[in-house]
Amino acid sequence: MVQLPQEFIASLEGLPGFDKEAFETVHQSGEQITSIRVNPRKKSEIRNLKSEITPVPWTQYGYYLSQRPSFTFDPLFHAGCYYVQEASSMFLEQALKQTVDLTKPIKALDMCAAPGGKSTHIQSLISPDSLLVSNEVIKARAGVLKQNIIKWGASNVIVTNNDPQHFNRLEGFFDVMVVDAPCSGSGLFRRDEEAIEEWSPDNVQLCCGRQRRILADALPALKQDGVLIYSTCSYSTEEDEEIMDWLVTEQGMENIALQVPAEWKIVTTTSKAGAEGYRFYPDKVKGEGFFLSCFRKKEGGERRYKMAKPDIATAKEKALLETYINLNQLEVLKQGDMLFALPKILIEAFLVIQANLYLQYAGTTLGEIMKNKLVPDHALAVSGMLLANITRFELSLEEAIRYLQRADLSIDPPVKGWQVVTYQNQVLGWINALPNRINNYYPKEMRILKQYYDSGN
Ligand SMILES: C[S@@+](CC[C@H](N)C(=O)[O-])C[C@H]1O[C@@H](n2cnc3c(N)ncnc32)[C@H](O)[C@@H]1O
Repeated sequence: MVQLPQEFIASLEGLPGFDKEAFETVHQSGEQITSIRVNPRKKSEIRNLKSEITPVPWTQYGYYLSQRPSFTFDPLFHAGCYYVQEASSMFLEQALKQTVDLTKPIKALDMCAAPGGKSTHIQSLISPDSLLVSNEVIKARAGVLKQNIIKWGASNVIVTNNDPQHFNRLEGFFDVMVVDAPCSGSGLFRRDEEAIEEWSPDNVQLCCGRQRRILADALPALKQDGVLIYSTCSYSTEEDEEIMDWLVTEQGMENIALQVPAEWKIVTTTSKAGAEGYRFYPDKVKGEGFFLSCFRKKEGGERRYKMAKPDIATAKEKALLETYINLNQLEVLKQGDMLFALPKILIEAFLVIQANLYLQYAGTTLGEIMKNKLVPDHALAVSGMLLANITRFELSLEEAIRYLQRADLSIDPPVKGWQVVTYQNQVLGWINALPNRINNYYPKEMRILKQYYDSGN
């Protein structure tokens, strides 16, 4: 075990809730906590994870597992039935539920979204007629984010790949904004020794400067009375309490306090300017280090936004789709040859995003029309929107893993043609059963690269 830097420990002395001895002991214990958050769109049996499960107190969707299974070789993980996420960060649910009316249609922005933990959680909490814009500035990370959003299977999310300053084109557009900022990462020391080696006071300074820049760039895009949720996985006051003070004294934000039951053992911290935030210490809560605080924007403008011209699918194209999904609530748009669906109610907001930001993904990709037939897309398969009359072929665990490795399959489905394969009734993706072979359409970029015997199974 790498020792915690003395300079780091000294910088935490005197902070609310900091107990040096308990903190050092828990970091030396080697204890690893595993938690997952289930996808309410895909009800599956998490009991099959062969672990004892106990609920995470601050979320309706989170569970601790008594041991860490091989997620790579669990087909339900790839089907998007759950997301493996650190428990403390699921506290975001309390922040959203206590500050926003989630029954109403809202426009939410997750500014620093990859790999998608908070975004998939936000999607589970907002109403189906609400929009989530899930943004990530680093292109490669935006690709991973896109894959996780596709797996989650909702059509009310748009993934963008923009620098926060590009959001100044969307003044007053969002009702809610989550800034889960890049930080010095001390909250992850217990599970990530590299983070310990990378920690330095200089890096804390660098991070707090970057956090202010991200927030200053992002805030104009928040509506008057809109809610900002700011979080880090750092214990440093420069990145937590001092940011709260800067938000209330220099950025026109008003702090919102949350109700937090004492038995959750989350520490309330109050900044010099009187703002409240919430600190998670691993010696107190069953989770890693985390910080979160909520604010309301006191004043702000709105403006007319540039909008893209919609490229709507033709009636003929829509007719071909209707054998796959019910289009009642959806509009079908085109990007090149690709067709994708978005809730009708979100089209206007989508056109604004399309005109102002770099789109990585929007709604649900349905597929491409070739020779008057739909070549269906993976996103459609895992969207949960497929009609019941689409043929489903249930796979065994071994076959499901071969499918997810994009290997050849030795199965003999009774029906030929395009169909989805399932594991425990959860859709994994498409196959096309030809008379003499099976074509496996699991996306190459998502395939499992490890050999099954590597897992110790
Ligand atoms: C703490 S992580 C986000 C984790 C994510 N919210 C989740 O729950 O899965 C911070 C993210 O901010 C991104 N980032 C780094 N520098 C940034 C910058 N200057 N502006 C905006 N985002 C940045 C990182 O690439 C990273 O994906």
